Amino acid sequence: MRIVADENIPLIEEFFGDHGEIVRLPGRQMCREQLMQADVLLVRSVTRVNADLLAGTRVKFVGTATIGVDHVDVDWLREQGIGFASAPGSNAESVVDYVLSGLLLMSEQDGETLNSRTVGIVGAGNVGSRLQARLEALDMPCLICDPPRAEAEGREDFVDLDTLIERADVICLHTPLIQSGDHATHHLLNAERIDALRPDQILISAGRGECVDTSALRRRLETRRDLRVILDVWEQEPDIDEALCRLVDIATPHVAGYSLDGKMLGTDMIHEAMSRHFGLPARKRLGQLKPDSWLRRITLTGWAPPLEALTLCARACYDIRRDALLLERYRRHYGMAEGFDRMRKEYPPRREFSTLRVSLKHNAGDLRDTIVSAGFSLRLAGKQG
Ligand SMILES: NC(=O)c1ccc[n+]([C@@H]2O[C@H](COP(=O)([O-])OP(=O)(O)OC[C@H]3O[C@@H](n4cnc5c(N)ncnc54)[C@H](O)[C@@H]3O)[C@@H](O)[C@H]2O)c1
Ligand SMILES: O=C(O)[C@H](O)[C@H](O)COP(=O)(O)O
Repeated sequence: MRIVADENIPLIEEFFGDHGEIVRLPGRQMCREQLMQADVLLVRSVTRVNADLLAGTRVKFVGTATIGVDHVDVDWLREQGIGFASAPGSNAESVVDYVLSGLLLMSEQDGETLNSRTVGIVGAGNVGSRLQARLEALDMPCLICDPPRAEAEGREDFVDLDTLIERADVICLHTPLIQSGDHATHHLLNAERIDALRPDQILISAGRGECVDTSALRRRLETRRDLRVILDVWEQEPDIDEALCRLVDIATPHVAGYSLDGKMLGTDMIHEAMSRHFGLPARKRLGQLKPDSWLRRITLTGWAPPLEALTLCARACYDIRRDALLLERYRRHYGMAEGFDRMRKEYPPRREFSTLRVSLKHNAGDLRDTIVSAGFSLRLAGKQG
């Protein structure tokens, strides 16, 4: 079996090496000629998988080690009888860590507590629902906008987007890119809605860049720099709008889901799906292959204000400012487009909050509750947490 894989998928040899020959290629440059002898194609979001890429090849299974599937013509694959699997939820926790890191930064800059802000979540799927759970556990009130779910589940507690924009202090976008239909998300945040954003509102976009009208957001920030914006996803990646990149508070190159844990789980999930598709035994276990985190425990020897303790532990695990500074360095060195892709390819190891065990000497209820609510593992003095 010949397996062609995006070079940015981790643990490819470990999971797929027993099944055949592996050819690793840069995802954005993959072309049909490279796939003529391939049986399996494993991609990430930067490879457009459609008839142009696969017609005439003998590819029988496609896996995308990502949550989003807007880069795949799923209907065409089905019509051709080609197996397909994505990795739903694989890096959802990683995105939640990213958003929480951003919210902690904004709270520190404003001298505000976390729960002084209402967070509006647009798209309450694997990412958005986990984000809601974690934020509500931290006593942050959430508004949810997810019309497909509202209709399917009869959710009276969900709100429409314009109500959310009116009432929320923070707007988090976690919708997939849907080009058409009743709930299309292309430019969901259009010029009208961007102009309706209130001064001091915070916009965090970590779904797909095309869900936000780039030109309208750039114009808003050029004329009224009164919004706080954290952008992880952009239109026309990797050749993103540099003017907008300079105008936002935090600019990162589509790495909210780039924890090692999330990426490795994605590989595990598509390996499981490919094995099932071909009736092969899936003997590999991620637990055996996942490296230990180099920061496995923090011990708080005394009581600390919960928000301070949370910020310290979060930053030890992942500081969103690191990625913003890195992107600027890569941009200066390689230019925007190449710098964007190189940083993603060379992304420094980042582990999810759940891999960090926080030891507490004092079983202070509020501190303990905050640490657990934020997603860290807990160990109480003298007990296994
Ligand atoms: N920045 C990153 O690194 C990163 C990481 C993971 C996922 N993503 C993106 O985030 C998206 C969401 O991830 P997920 O795992 O939650 O996907 P999901 O499919 O589990 O959830 C998406 C949710 O959006 C809802 N939705 C669809 N149309 C909507 C609309 N018009 N308005 C509001 N909600 C709408 C759906 O009903 C669903 O509940 C993915 O499709 C992917 O594109 C980005
Ligand atoms: O859809 C996803 O899983 C995320 O957007 C993920 O971060 C995509 O990463 P990429 O495939 O572009 O490396």
